[in-house]
Amino acid sequence: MKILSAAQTRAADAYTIAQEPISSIDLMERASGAVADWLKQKYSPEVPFYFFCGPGNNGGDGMAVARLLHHDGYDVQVFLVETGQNQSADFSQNLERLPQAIPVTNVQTTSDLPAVPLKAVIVDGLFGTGLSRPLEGIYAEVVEYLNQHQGTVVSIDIPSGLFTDAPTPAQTAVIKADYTLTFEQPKLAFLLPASGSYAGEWHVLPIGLHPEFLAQVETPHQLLTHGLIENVLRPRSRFSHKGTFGHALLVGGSYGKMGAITMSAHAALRAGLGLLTVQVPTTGYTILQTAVPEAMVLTDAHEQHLSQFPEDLSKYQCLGIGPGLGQAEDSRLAMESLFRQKLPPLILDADALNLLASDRLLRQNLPANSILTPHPKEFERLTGPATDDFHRLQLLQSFCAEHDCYVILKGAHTCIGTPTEEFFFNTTGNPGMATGGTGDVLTGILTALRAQGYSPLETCQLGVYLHGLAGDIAAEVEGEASLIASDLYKYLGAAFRKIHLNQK
Ligand SMILES: NC(=O)C1=CN([C@@H]2O[C@H](COP(=O)(O)OP(=O)(O)OC[C@H]3O[C@@H](n4cnc5c(N)ncnc54)[C@H](OP(=O)(O)O)[C@@H]3O)[C@@H](O)[C@H]2O)[C@@H](O)CC1
Ligand SMILES: [K+]
Repeated sequence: MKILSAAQTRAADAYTIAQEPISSIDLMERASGAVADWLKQKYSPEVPFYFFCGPGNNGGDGMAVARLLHHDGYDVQVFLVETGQNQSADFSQNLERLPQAIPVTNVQTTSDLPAVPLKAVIVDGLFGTGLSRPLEGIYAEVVEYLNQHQGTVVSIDIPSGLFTDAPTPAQTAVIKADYTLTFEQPKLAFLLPASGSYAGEWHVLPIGLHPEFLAQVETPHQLLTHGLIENVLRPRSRFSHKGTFGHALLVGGSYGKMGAITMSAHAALRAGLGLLTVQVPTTGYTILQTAVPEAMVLTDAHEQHLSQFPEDLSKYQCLGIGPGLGQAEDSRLAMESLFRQKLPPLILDADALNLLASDRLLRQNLPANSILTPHPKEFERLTGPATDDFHRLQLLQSFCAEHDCYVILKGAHTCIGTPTEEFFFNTTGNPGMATGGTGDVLTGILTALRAQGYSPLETCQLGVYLHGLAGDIAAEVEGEASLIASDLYKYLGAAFRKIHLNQK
């Protein structure tokens, strides 16, 4: 699913109005109807609604929703926060359409604001995608007042004060919504760490924007949806054998960190790999052979950390390096000589990334099409600090372009950066996955998928989606707090099945 900028959203709106054709006020009615339907499904008429409306079309939506709920017997009140200056045409028309029975208050100062009962739902229709500068004066005061409400706050389209596709300056007033009901496409701000929490739980409500426009519009930002993933995952042929599904080599583990490489190995096998070899320091031999009997084990010359790679790498279809690796000087030198050889596709994680960050020569020699899986701190070590989330996306883009590689930047909405300047944001996963070892599991999954012949982009897309989906299934069974990394490969089969089931 494409993620549009504020300007593209306006263009989609205009295109739909001209080509469907539909009048602007009727399109607003359709959008407002979707919001009203969502609210009616969730709340009974006993719940009072307080609508706060700004001067533009977001305020127009707010009044239209208030009217629709009123007609269905809900107790609604409307508070207009605007100066009477730049009202949009559809705002004015919806103001005229408000039934007399709905109380309307003009808010000029904070003394006009109501005491909102705890059980009431506040609907935020102050500003939407037309926000052009940070909120100040009475608007900022109203937002701060509404943010003190202990009950539920629902934002229409986007929390007021939040910029759709640009950094929202710190310390400015932004609604902290419990729910955001956004039109047609999620907004980029919802997917980024600093701004995402303002939106709360967001839902995309389709409002019938013109499919032709949506098909043609070009955007670097996309959402990884179930539909996209269904087309990536290939069924396993009946006449296949273990050679069909690739032979991968995982390298990592060090004294005290054998668990990391063990979990990667389990995950690789659960991700459909044909054959797995794991290389560990000598101290890990018994651990690996016992914990993962399905894997073959090579031992390093060194007892406690990696100091060399196997000479012949030609039999492997993918090489995953990093889980539990440590940052010994021997390991760095081994990677330097490795990068001078002809290599199978690479997945780099954890300390492999830290070694890469500390060694410019290594970065320069990084083989094309490698997949890197940093969390934000590891990413910062590779690229230098980002001033905000949008700057981080720029750094991601330039790093991927410069090194011709794919970077999976881990987070609540993990973002895949590509050398073609496209970004894919993941939609699966949950806070239960913020626990040690989940990254090692991802590395195992990616290594297995790449070895099975998926392209680098397909590997990233399928890998992060499956990893998050396994986490979601695990959270349903185990609960978020009790979720541990090994649950992710325990439920990986269920995640595959969920995609396959939907394929039929
Ligand atoms: N796209 C779609 O598909 C559909 C969209 N719909 C709805 O339309 C919404 C977008 O509407 P919109 O463009 O009228 O923008 P909105 O945010 O309501 O207000 C803009 C006004 O506020 C003003 N203003 C801006 N910043 C300000 C500030 N800091 N402080 C004070 N004023 C400020 C600005 O004036 P100016 O920037 O010129 O000063 C302008 O007058 C969208 O979010 C959705 O809810 C649906 O109804 C139908 C389908
Ligand atoms: K809003």
